[in-house]
This record gives sequence, C-alpha cells and structure tokens, in this order.
Amino acid sequence: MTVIVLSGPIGAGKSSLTSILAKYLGTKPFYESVDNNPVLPLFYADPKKYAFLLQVFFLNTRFRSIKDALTDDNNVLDRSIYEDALFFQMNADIGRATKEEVATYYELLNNMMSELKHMPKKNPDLLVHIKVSYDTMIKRIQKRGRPYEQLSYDATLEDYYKRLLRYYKPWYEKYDYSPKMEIDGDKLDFMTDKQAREVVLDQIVAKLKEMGKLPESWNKSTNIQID
Ligand SMILES: Nc1ncnc2c1ncn2[C@@H]1O[C@H](COP(=O)(O)OP(=O)(O)O)[C@@H](O)[C@H]1O
Ligand SMILES: Nc1nc2c(ncn2[C@H]2C[C@H](O)[C@@H](COP(=O)(O)O)O2)c(=O)[nH]1
Repeated sequence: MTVIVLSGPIGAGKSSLTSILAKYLGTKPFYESVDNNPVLPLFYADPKKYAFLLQVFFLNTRFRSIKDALTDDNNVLDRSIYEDALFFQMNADIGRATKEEVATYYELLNNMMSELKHMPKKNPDLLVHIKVSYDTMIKRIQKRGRPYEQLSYDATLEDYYKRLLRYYKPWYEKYDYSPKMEIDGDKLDFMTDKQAREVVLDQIVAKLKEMGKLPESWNKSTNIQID
C-alpha cells in the first residue's frame, strides 16, 4: 500500500501530474473539490467574508480524502492536507480572518490531524512537490481559464499569488511527515513534452525504488501494483 501526495502552488500541475502518475503506476487518483466547490467563487469575489468558510470546506474535503487514502490501497492525492494551514495562515496574515476564526481553525486542524494518528497508515509514503516560478504559475492559471483566478478579475491577485510562492519555500523545507522530492515545474512541461513527462516519471519511480516502495526490477511493462 503506497500513498503519494502532490503539493505546490495554484496551477503548478498537481491535478495533471496526479492523473499521469495514477495511470502510470496503476493506482487510484484523488482530486480536490474545485469545480463542485460552491464557496470558491464566493471567496474570490469577497475574500475577507469567505476565507474562513472556504478553509473549513477545503479542510473537511482534504481530511476525507486523506482518511480514505490512508486506509485504502495505492493512491495519489492531488493536494496534501499539510498545505491547508499554509493557505489559511497566509490569508489570516493579510487580514482576511478574525483572531477568533484563526483560533477556531487551528483547534479544528489539530483535532483532525490527531485523528490521522489512528489510521492504519499514519502518513503518506511520499510527497511530490511541484516548484514553479510566478511566470509559470500565471501562464498555467491562464491556460486553465477559471475566470475568478485571473489577474483581469482582480488585480490584487498578483500580490496574493506572489505571496503564496513566498510561503511555499519554507513550508516545503520544513515538511517532514514523509520522504519528499521536488519536480522542476518550470523546466519540465510534462503535459505537452513526452520526453519531459518521462523524466518526471523516471524521477518519481527512482525515488519509490530507493525507498523500497517499488521493486528494483519494476518497469512500466511489468504493470504490477506498488506494495
Ligand atoms: N508541466 C506542465 N507543463 C505545461 N502545462 C501544464 C503543466 N502542468 C500543468 N499544466 C497545465 O496548467 C494548467 C493547470 O494545471 P493543473 O494540473 O490544474 O494545476 P494544479 O492542480 O496544480 O492547480 C492546466 O491547464 C494544465 O494542462
Ligand atoms: N483560500 C484557499 N484557497 C485554496 C485552498 N486550496 C486551494 N485553494 C484555491 C486556489 C485555487 O483557486 C483553487 C484550486 O487550487 P489548485 O492549487 O488545485 O489550483 O482553490 C485553501 O486551502 N485555501
């Protein structure tokens, strides 16, 4: 049983790589609720009013996904629950949450995280972080085309996205729930460049082999499930 979680800023390519990886390894993908998330457009229209509600929404869905993933078979999740506090702390730091909301959020988060200790598997096996620059992030957000995420919708999003990138660096450095690895999302266009896709998959497979999560003899054609 192997659980891989993806992390990275908005538009880094987490959902895309989750699909590719799940297909390649023959595992089950878990995706974050975005298109069926009723709070997300409300948040972008009025962040101060909806930051807390959105965070509770995401925390709830992330908790459900990781709980299922940690009790189920081989899974890939397109965003980790460990990034939840990064988002809320950043929003709180820019005045989008009251101190009561911050206190309630952290109490809820700690409560939920302590539940994970009782799961058959307590942590994921591997975190795959996709690192991107601001320019790449914006290009991908434009390519995906959700109206409320565009700079033309709200010019203050430039500062929000740049700030998010600044919060990710120390977050990744500190992350220690599992082994981790970083993918260069600026250089490796794994959506359109077949060679780049192979490089990324090779890097992840090499890491899983190094960790003993895939047999040394594994290659795609053997098409066996990872343990
Ligand atoms: N490495 C990549 N190279 C080129 N385009 C990419 C890459 N990763 C993602 N994309 C494109 O960028 C957009 C955002 O990707 P997505 O997987 O939804 O990001 P995330 O889940 O991290 O928010 C999509 O249109 C996707 O096709
Ligand atoms: N305020 C928060 N916003 C979040 C959080 N997680 C995701 N999001 C937003 C960012 C994007 O607009 C959208 C989807 O994220 P992707 O990275 O999958 O593109 O949802 C959060 O915890 N808080």
